[in-house]
Amino acid sequence: MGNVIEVRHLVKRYGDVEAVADVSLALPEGDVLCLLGPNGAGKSTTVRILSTLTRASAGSGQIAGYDLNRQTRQIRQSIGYVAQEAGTDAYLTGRENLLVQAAAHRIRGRAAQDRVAELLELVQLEYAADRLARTYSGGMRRRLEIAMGIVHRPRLLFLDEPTTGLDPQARTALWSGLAGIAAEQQLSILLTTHYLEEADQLADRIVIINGGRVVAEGTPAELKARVATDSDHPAGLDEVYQRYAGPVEEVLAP
Ligand SMILES: Nc1ncnc2c1ncn2[C@@H]1O[C@H](COP(=O)(O)OP(=O)(O)OP(=O)(O)O)[C@@H](O)[C@H]1O
Repeated sequence: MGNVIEVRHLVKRYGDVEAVADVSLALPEGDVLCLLGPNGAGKSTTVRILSTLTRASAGSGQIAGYDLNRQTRQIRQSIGYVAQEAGTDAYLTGRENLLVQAAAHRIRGRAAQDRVAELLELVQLEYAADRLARTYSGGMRRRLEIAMGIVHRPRLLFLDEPTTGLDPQARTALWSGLAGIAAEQQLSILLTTHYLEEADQLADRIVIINGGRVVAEGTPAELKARVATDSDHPAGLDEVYQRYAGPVEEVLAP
């Protein structure tokens, strides 16, 4: 299996601001990669470049086997993207939201009905499928947004801070849900988060970004072993974060 993301030396400048200074990363097919880093580190900008929402000022690579700089249309068909402020229509039901999304991907009729039913089951919203989205809790809305992001069966899903704003219980439920969705749909996932516990639970690989640069990269176990001072006592992810990205107070406590 190859890498579903492989990018080198990405840079993004906005005038004098270098939002991304040097980011290289790889995501093996089927894995979950967590991007960690303080506010303003360049996480969202990196995700926006990888998902073709914005063009890199420099750098190159492949997403789902397509050239990042030249094959944006093919990349868009192969990925899903759930933004921080993703949009569900509050005045449509969960099912209707999904059907609208299916139509946007030219999935119609029976195929759309079937796919939507499958997704409602996958994100455990069957019981609320025909209620208006405005009656959903934060966690339910997040699950609906994730389902909307994968209507077209992408190989790769980007999630920008999927659990920000959720209460701890809803957050934990979403973590186990996401792991199941990734396995069942054969999805690779790249997500940004401020929660170290989220990265610890979900990530096969962690990339820490600070000041627009990758400052540490590895599996959670590798990173913990790297900062451990005593080989009998592996470090926690908070110590890893502190070493590479600064005070943990900047990331949200679980
Ligand atoms: N469109 C833009 N124009 C100018 N500067 C921008 C723009 N987008 C991002 N930046 C700047 O680039 C830097 C990186 O921003 P980015 O949103 O990628 O960080 P982040 O790591 O996602 O932060 P957060 O955790 O707060 O979401 C910040 O200094 C930000 O102000």
